[in-house]
Amino acid sequence: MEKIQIFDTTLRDGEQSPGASMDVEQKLEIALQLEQLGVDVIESGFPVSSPEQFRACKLISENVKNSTIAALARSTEKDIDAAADSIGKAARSRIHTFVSTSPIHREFKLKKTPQEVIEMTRKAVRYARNRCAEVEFSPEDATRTELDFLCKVLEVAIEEGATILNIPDTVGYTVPDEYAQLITTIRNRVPNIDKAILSVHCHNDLGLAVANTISALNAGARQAEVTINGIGERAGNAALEEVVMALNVRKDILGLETGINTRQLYTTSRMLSTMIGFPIPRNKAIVGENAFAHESGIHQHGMLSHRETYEIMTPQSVGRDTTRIVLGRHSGMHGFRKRLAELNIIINEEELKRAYEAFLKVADRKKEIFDEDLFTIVSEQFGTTTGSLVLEYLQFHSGNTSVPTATVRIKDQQEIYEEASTGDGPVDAAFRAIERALDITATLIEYNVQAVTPGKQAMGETSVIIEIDGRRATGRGSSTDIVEASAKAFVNAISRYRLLQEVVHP
Ligand SMILES: CC(=O)SCCNC(=O)CCNC(=O)[C@H](O)C(C)(C)COP(=O)(O)OP(=O)(O)OC[C@H]1O[C@@H](n2cnc3c(N)ncnc32)[C@H](O)[C@@H]1OP(=O)(O)O
Ligand SMILES: CC(C)C(=O)C(=O)O
Repeated sequence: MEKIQIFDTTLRDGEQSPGASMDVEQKLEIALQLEQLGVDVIESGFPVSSPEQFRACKLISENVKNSTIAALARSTEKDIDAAADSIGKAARSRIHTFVSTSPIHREFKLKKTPQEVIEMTRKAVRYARNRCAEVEFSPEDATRTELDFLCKVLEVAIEEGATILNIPDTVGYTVPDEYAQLITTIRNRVPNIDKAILSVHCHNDLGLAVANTISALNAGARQAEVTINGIGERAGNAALEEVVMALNVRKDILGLETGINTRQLYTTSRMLSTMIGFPIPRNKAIVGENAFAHESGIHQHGMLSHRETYEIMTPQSVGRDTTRIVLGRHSGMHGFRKRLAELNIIINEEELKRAYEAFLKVADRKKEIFDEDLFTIVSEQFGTTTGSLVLEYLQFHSGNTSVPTATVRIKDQQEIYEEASTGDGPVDAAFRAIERALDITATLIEYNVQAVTPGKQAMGETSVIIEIDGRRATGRGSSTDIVEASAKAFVNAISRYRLLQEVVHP
């Protein structure tokens, strides 16, 4: 196995995605998580660009101990000084400097001749090398650069002391075979290439960033520049979690490994997604909601017979709980039977067939069938009573000089239950009134309230766990009024308890 260095640029290229900006403390939090993940190099930012960027790079350098800290710089002394000054305190630091090399960038962006670009490269790498022991150089837009010229620029960068040469596919233009060929050619043509490590940095404009990265690593590149969740300019960069798991799962043919603790992948992905407010698509590889979920009957049957029929890695290997067998309109009898058994709903084969038919009717109308739906389906078929409870009416009164009081009206398919009670506060009064109305005593085991929408009119969501006669049930309720949300959650939990009583064997 040969080792691939993982260079994470979430905090630099990733942060360049519109909407992904993080403040200094957030960047530090991500950097510390990247260190936990086992990333070899953390590109902490582009320090010349603002005082806050500079501060973030500095703070990260002072706090991260086990990863090299890199900072980006154009080929100017001012940028290189900012990079060197910001990361100087890191245990291991690296200046990453770059110059555009492609004709279109040279002519229209830099307005420089090829010879001038070579001189910019020479001076920048030399200057950076005087300020930092480790220098990485990137010829920006390498994949649209004339091959001879590209090789010349790389040769000069190595002469001046760059030990990591990055070959960026800046605009996501290349395809896997072409990119592998480019890496092979550079390895064969640049005379001093043995003094440097080749790195790859792929953008996803054609959805090929991960494929191109793997192809280049297979051709001899030994550093991959990647971001968590694939965030980055435009369509993003190659996703760290996808590259790492591709190398891991296919080590049989690639013979490459990384130092990443793959069990930290999911946590890292969720942390970033929540922090910057970029939701992860359900079908995203490795970390998406559906990556280890199976709804179709044939797949569920296969999975229940042998996990590897439809999964090439375990959810645990990337830090997730378990495979999910999701019930929906595509599910078959095997998956349905298994879920009922897991819920302790024991019915005979004849009843199972009837329940499955009822399930399919609901599944045709509903995207996903939750456990609660299963209880309802089965209890409607074989239960004896009542259906779900609904809180129809809630009135409460409280204040700092009066005794909190609540009145409730609850109904099921057969009856209406009404009662009133006092309590230690409005929520307690509502819970006691509900218990009285339903003639039940429930112990409140857990009670959580959270705002699910922002602002003064926020929707509050309440969840409770109650215990009745040694059996627990959960309930949820939401409303702009927190007492109402709580009462709904309590009624919902009692309702689930009643369904459980009807269909679950002790
Ligand atoms: C491919 C990449 O991802 S490269 C990284 C891109 N990231 C960013 O740009 C984010 C941070 N950038 C910034 O904060 C700002 O753009 C700064 C501070 C770097 C520069 O800001 P400004 O001085 O106002 O210049 P502006 O961004 O408008 O234009 C870029 C300038 O850099 C020059 N430039 C671009 N790349 C390089 C380079 N590698 N070396 C030297 N100069 C360069 C351009 O020619 C242009 O020069 P000009 O001002 O003389 O015309
Ligand atoms: C600075 C370089 C590596 C870059 O981000 C790119 O070319 O995409």
